[in-house]
Formats: sequence, C-alpha cells, structure tokens
Amino acid sequence: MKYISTRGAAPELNFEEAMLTGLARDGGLYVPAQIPQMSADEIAALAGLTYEEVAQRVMRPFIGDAFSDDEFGEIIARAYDQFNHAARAPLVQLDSNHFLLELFHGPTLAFKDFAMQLIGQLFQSALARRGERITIVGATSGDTGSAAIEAFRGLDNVDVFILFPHGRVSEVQRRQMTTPSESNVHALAVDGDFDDCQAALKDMFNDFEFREEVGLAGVNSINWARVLAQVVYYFSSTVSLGAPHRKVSFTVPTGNFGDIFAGYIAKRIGLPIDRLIVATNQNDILHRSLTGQGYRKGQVQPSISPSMDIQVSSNFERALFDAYGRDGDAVTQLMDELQQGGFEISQGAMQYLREQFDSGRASEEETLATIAQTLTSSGELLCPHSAVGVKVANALRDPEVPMITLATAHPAKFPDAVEQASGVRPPLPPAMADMYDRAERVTRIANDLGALKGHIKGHIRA
Ligand SMILES: Cc1ncc(COP(=O)(O)O)c(C=O)c1O
Ligand SMILES: N[C@@H](CCOP(=O)(O)O)C(=O)O
Repeated sequence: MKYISTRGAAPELNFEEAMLTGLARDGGLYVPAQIPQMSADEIAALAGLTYEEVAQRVMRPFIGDAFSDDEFGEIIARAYDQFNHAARAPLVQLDSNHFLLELFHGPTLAFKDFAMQLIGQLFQSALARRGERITIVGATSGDTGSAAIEAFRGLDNVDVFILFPHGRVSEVQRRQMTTPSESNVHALAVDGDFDDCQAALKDMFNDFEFREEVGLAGVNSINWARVLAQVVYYFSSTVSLGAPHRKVSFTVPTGNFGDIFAGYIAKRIGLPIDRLIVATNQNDILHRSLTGQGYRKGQVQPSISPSMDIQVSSNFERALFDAYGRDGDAVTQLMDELQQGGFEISQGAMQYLREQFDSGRASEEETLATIAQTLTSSGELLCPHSAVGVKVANALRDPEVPMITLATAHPAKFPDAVEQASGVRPPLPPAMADMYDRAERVTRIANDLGALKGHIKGHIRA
C-alpha cells in the first residue's frame, strides 16, 4: 500500500512513513494511491462484530506490512479501552429514520479521540521500534489539541506543542489543554484565529531545516492515519442499520473537512452511503463552495460551535485532488491561488463534488433552537456542533432513507451555549469534575512564525 501527495511532487511512502511524515514535502496531503475495496459480503460479515473487530477489518488493508496482524490488533484494543461506552460509538434514535451517532465517549469527550487514541498507540510502537523521538506540533480550534495531549502526555520520546486561538475555545476545551502537568505538554494561546494556527503549522512543515532539527510530526488531520481511523465508525453504524442491504445517509458537522472526508473514503471502499451532507456553522466557506460560489476565504467569525470556526478546510484539498482527476499540478495551482484569496472550481470538478457531497448551514439562532427542540422531542442534549448537524439533516433529509447525524462532542464541553439554548447546564463526567479547580499552564504568544518556532526550539527536551 503506497501513499501519494495531493500535489504530486513528494516521494511515495508506505503507511508508517506517511504517518510519521505528516505534511508531504511538496506541501500536499498524503492519500492512498489506490482505495482498497470491500465486497458486499465482506461488509455484511461485519454485523455483530465488536467495534475493535470492525476497526481491524476496515483499516487493515490500508496499513500494508507496517504492523503485523497481531500487533495491529493489540494497538486497536489499547486505543479503545479507555472509552466509557461498550459500543464505543453508540447509535441513538432521534426521530423516525433519524439517528445520532454519539462519538463523544472517549477520554476527552469529542470524536477526535477515535483517531487520536489510535495514532497515539501507532506512534509509540513505531517510535520504539525505530528508537526515534519526535516533536508534535498541532493546531486546534479546541478538540484536536486536548485529544492529542491526552494521547501523548508523559511520553519520554515525544514533546507536544498545541497552538490554539486565544479566547476562541470554550473554557472546558482550554482547561483540557492547560491543566495537564506533564513536562512534555505545552499549550500555546496564539493571538489569532484557527486558520492562523493551521497556517503556521503548515509553514513549520515547509521549513525543512526546522522540520529536521526538531523532528517535527503532525497529528492534525493532515495526517492520513487520523482520517483512516475515522472511516471505521461509518462502517460500524451503517452495518448496524442494515448495510449492505440498505443505504444510509450521513450529515457531518464540518470544519476542517476531515470527518466528512472519512465518510467519502468509506463510500469509496464500498459502503452503500446514499448522501454525505456537509453541515457548517456561519463559517460557511464549504457550503458556499459546494453550491458553486467558488472557494474564497474570509475572516473567521467566532460562533457558539467554536471547533468549526474554520475558513481554510485542510482536507478539502484531498477532495479537490480526486475532483481534478488526481492531477497534482492542478491542485498545486489552486492552493497557490488560495494563498491570494481563493479560486473558482472548474465545471468538471464541481460536478464530481456535487455527486459526492450535499451541504447546508445553520445560523447561530437555528443552532440554539435545535438544541432546545431536540431536548424536548427526544431527550437528547446536543452540543452546538452536533446541533448544526441535526438542523441541516432535518432540512435536507429524505424521510425514506435512514439518516445518521454525527454527534461530535459532549454537551458538557460547551456548557454556556447549551444552557443558553436549553436552560440545562450539562455537568462534566466525574473523572473531570475538578477541572475548574486545577492550575493552568499556558503561554500566550504572538501570531508570528519566528516567535512560535523559537518557543518550540527553546522548550523541546534534548
Ligand atoms: C466538536 C467538533 N465538531 C465538528 C468538527 C469538524 O470536524 P472536521 O474538522 O473533521 O470537519 C470539529 C473539529 O474538527 C469538532 O471538534
Ligand atoms: N476542529 C478541530 C480543528 C483541527 O482539525 P483536525 O481534524 O485537522 O485536527 C479542532 O477541534 O481542533
């Protein structure tokens, strides 16, 4: 199994190399050279298996010989043993033919744990075998950062630096990043928005001297292994609703386009997905793009679903790569135009994207109203991101086809917005109950690449 870059000018790598490399050296994102296929019989055989068994069968062909079957099985078992729900990703019914896929039963209460707990284990195995150490730098709008810290805290051979936009994450998200006391964890509050943090991270990867000097690694969805791990719950949920014998649609609260892209990969493997619906908040660049208005970045607007306050959606590049016939030169040109503000999507590429994705947006008022209505109608308390998904799903779904909306975070991560909407203040789970009493450790830092690189170089352990 080989991985190639979306910009067509980086070395082809195997799974482990692509995972450890993060951003390709031509600035692109790694994708599989071919997508392994699963037959209808193979998909049907997933029924009744545990989440871990489904994970092993779905991901195995993408891993190649980087890990043995036994090693990979043990890694998967360790990754999910801290989840506090036996099903890992349970489905609950909201309404006739509308289901919620609860992805917030991991240690940091967001869907990021599904991938981050797994790649934490994969990295540890690979690094131990190679005798290497790395510096992880991550950009977060709130959830990736806490999940990464949880997965890598306390490791001798890994330093973790997380860049988050100062004042633009919820208090629980911030505290999840600033209260761990391990010396390998560094929370950096950047004076900028998420797009600034992500751009700085990509600039660090494109500075080869810095990259080599610190042993830079990435755990954002830049990293193919992140996307792959998220493919699994599309299979587990669809099979439990009768796949491959009936089609199911998904609505995915979307920011960086990683989670919905995992759904697209599931469909390309052979899962009978009817529609994949991108749900955005008021930062609706993806909805505008998918409705033919070009891909033009604007200023990020802070919202009550802060983890989706993103304008430059990293993984959209992976979708564009396929939409442009896997032409790396075309993608390179588009990404150059994006640096200048944006680009038009060609007619052929638009047609491809429209065949794959639908889209909708939810305003702040609609999101608040959806939290209140869903609590009344089903008893389910949604986080604001999941509410964006439910609002868009309700607007666009076909009542004849089962719809699964991804619930991407626990409401207790966003208690202010949830209370404003519903009058209910969701408590943190017992293991986090003292979160507000713990001491915080954070460095406020300018949105300046030199300052960020200097800080990182000055704080990595030898
Ligand atoms: C709670 C939550 N919902 C939705 C999203 C959007 O997911 P993606 O960036 O993969 O599109 C994020 C951030 O990634 C998130 O943290
Ligand atoms: N919403 C994310 C943004 C980063 O996304 P990633 O999937 O690329 O890591 C967050 O919560 O940090």
